This record gives sequence, C-alpha cells and structure tokens, in this order.
Amino acid sequence: MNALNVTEYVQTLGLQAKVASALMASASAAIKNVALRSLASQLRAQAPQLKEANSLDLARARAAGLAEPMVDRLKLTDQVLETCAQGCEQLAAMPDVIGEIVGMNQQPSGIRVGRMRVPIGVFGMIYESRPNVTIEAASLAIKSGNAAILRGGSEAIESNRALALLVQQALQAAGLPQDAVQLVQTTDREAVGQLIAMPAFVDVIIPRGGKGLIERISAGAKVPVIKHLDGNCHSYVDDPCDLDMALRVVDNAKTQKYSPCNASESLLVARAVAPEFLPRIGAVFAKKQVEMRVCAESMALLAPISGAKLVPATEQDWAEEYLAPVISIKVVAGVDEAIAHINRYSSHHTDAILTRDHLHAQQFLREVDSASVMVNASTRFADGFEYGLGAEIGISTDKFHARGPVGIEGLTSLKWVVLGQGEVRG
Ligand SMILES: NC(=O)C1=CN([C@@H]2O[C@H](COP(=O)(O)OP(=O)(O)OC[C@H]3O[C@@H](n4cnc5c(N)ncnc54)[C@H](OP(=O)(O)O)[C@@H]3O)[C@@H](O)[C@H]2O)C=CC1
Ligand SMILES: N[C@@H](CCC(=O)OP(=O)(O)O)C(=O)O
Repeated sequence: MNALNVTEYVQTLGLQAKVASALMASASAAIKNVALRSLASQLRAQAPQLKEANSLDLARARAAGLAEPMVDRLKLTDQVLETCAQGCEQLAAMPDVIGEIVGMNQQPSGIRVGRMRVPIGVFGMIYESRPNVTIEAASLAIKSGNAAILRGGSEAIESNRALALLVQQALQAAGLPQDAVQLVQTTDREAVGQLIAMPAFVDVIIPRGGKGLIERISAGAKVPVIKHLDGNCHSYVDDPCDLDMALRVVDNAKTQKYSPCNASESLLVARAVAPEFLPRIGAVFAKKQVEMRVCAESMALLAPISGAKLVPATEQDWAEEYLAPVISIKVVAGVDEAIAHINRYSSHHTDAILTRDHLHAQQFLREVDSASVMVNASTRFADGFEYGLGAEIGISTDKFHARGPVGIEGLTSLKWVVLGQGEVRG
C-alpha cells in the first residue's frame, strides 16, 4: 500500500465505523450479549487456528530478537484464550448501562432533568503487540454500543487478523454490523497518522504505548485523546511495616511479570526499616537475576548479598520504566520524602505504600497524584478485570474523562435528558 492508498483505506474504515456506530448505539442488550457469547464460544472452538496464526508472529518476533518479556506478552496460549472467552461471557452477564437514566430530579419549573448514559460513537485504539487486547477492546466496544477501529502492534498482526475475523463473525451471527469492530490490516504507521486525524469519523483516540507513540499522537491528533501511557510505578516500604508482607508484595509487584505497565519499576524504603528489609528483598532479586540500580545508602546494605547485580543509580533511573528484570532502589527518610519523590518521578499511573501506620496510609492516598494509589497491595492489581470492570481498554494516565483502568463507563458519556409536560420558560 502506498501513502495515498493508506489514507483512502483508513478513511474507508472510518466511514464504515461511523455507519456501524449508529446501529450499535441502538442495539438491544440481548443482541449485544448474543454477539459476546458467540465470540466466547468461537475463541474456544477456533483455539488451534488462533494459535497457528500466533505461531507465525512468535517465530518472526524471535527471529528479530524481541526481548523475552515482550515475546511473552505476544503469546496466545490456551490459558490466554480461555481468559478472553471468560471475559466476553462476564461482560455479557453484566447489566447494560446504555440508555440508563440517572439523577432524574424535578425542577421548580416543573421539568424533570436527568442524565442518560450513551456510547461515545467511534473510538480508534493504537496498542502494543498483545493480541488479547484485541478481544478486550472488541468486547468492550460491543457491550458499550460503540464502534472501534483497532490498530494493534505490528509484531501481532497475524494473531490480530485471526482474532478480528472471529469478532466480525460473531457480530454478523448476532445480526450486528461487522464493521462495528475493524482491524487496521496494514502495519504501515501512516495508518496511525490518518486514524488520529479524522474528526468526521472518529470521536476519540486511545493510544496505549510509550513515549514515541505519544509524541506522534501529540503532534498529529485532531480528535480528543485518552492517553494510556507508560507506568513508572513505585512501591514504598514505610516505617512501621509488616516486612514479611512487604517482601511478598514487592516481589510480586516487580517479578510476577516484567512487561506490564503496572509492574513496579522503583522501590523506596524508609531509612528505619532499610537495614532489615533491603538485604531480604535484595536476596530475592538476586536469586531472580533482577538488576538493582541503587542509591549509595542502598548499595552499602545490598553489597554483601552474593550474586546481586548492583549498579549505582543515575538521575535517569528514578524516571525510568524498564519493563525488564531491572528495578531502581532508594532509601528515603520517611513518608513525606517518599511522596515527594513519587510525585516528581512517577508517570502518575499506579503507586503503592506498604505500611502499618493508618495516618501514613491516608496521607499517601490523598497526596500521591496518580491514577491508582494503593495501600498494602501489589501495583500489579491495577487492571480492569481485577477492579471488577469485566475487561479493560487500558489504564488511563490522563485526568479527564477516564482515569486508571477504563471499562464500559469510560467508553460512554452522559447526556442531559429533560422531560416536560408542555412547560415554558418564564
Ligand atoms: N497505560 C496502559 O494501559 C498501558 C501502557 N503501556 C505502555 O506501552 C509501552 C510498552 O509497549 P510498546 O510496545 O513498547 O509500546 P510502543 O509505544 O512502542 O507501541 C505501542 C503501539 O504504538 C505504535 N507506535 C509506537 N510509536 C509509534 C509512532 N511513532 N507512530 C505510530 N505508531 C506508533 C506501535 O506500532 P508498531 O507496532 O508499528 O511499533 C504499537 O502499535 C510501555 O511504556 C507501557 O507502559 C502498555 C500497555 C498498557
Ligand atoms: N492491565 C494489564 C496490563 C496491561 C499491560 O501493561 O500490558 P503490556 O504493557 O502489554 O504488558 C494487566 O495487568 O494484565
């Protein structure tokens, strides 16, 4: 496809999505749920074909030397497909919020005023090479009565093509327009440039990705954007703290998976507990070959651990999202310094305090300026499914419209409805 063809191609997707969005907005809850259940059963029935398509992506990624955590997120295993299928079924079982009217109140004039939840229309989404996101985004689009144009990462193109075909078949089987969910079939990045510049067809753009993507979006977007950006997430071990609990939680937050945006990239430790806690967590990281980028005080406490990969931290490390077996570690005076450090260096995605002090916990919740703030829990919980949303579009690092894990409500807006009986304004 040349540049002109890409432009025309994406515009066609936009036009088709716009037409489909009107039909989706008026579709009944029952029909949308039929589509979701049909998609779930097809994900199970077609698992061998989906894994075959996925194996093409995996072979290409490995040949290109993609890092192991990134290969891991590209995989469509039986377990990943089953989780996707269950997610569709859970969404189907959830109440339909479209058309729901809230806050209806009678005014002195006699009119009754409330707000109705409606789909946004068409959303365009650009996301990483994680094929299960295609199903999460498609199923949320269906349930919320929107149309979606999906542009997944290029390493996942074969998997995404196979998944998008199933989604369109499920839509058709339910009598819904198949263009309600369309995949951008080219990996040419020109398509992204076009997708973000079509206000006539696309109501909102949802980018999930790192700094390169956001630069492109900031430079070219002509429609509103809900940013889902990098996660430089912190775990802060306070004084006083249950250090056995902190050990479990920090280990999970860093090492359960290295690629997700909600993995902790930075560990802060209160000075009073550092001599006891740092050697213990350092031994865990050493065993798992996690490189530690450390402040001078941490270095002195961690140096005796055999096999520890220790590197003096630079200023850049405090702001870094590694997405790899690497963590930055800093000793701080206490909760005030921890909060100040987090507000300076965090990407405002998810940050956690591990503490026994109720007032410190309350202070952390109030003062840390991030989309999710947690007490005594792993940052890895920042996830739509874990928050009870059924599925997630991603984790918004914006403050407006939607913040943190975005589910059905984030894909809707509230319009005013006014019910009268012939009242006129005096
Ligand atoms: N907040 C959230 O919900 C999430 C955030 N992330 C963040 O994403 C990043 C990791 O994923 P990674 O794959 O490296 O992210 P990238 O930003 O490299 O890629 C994400 C998507 O954006 C596209 N893209 C990237 N740069 C450009 C550009 N200049 N022009 C057009 N398209 C572009 C990619 O396309 P192509 O395939 O062509 O490279 C891909 O589809 C991390 O920072 C992570 O925290 C990830 C998941 C969820
Ligand atoms: N909310 C998701 C994280 C999604 C995410 O960050 O994905 P990725 O960056 O592709 O590994 C989860 O915890 O599963």
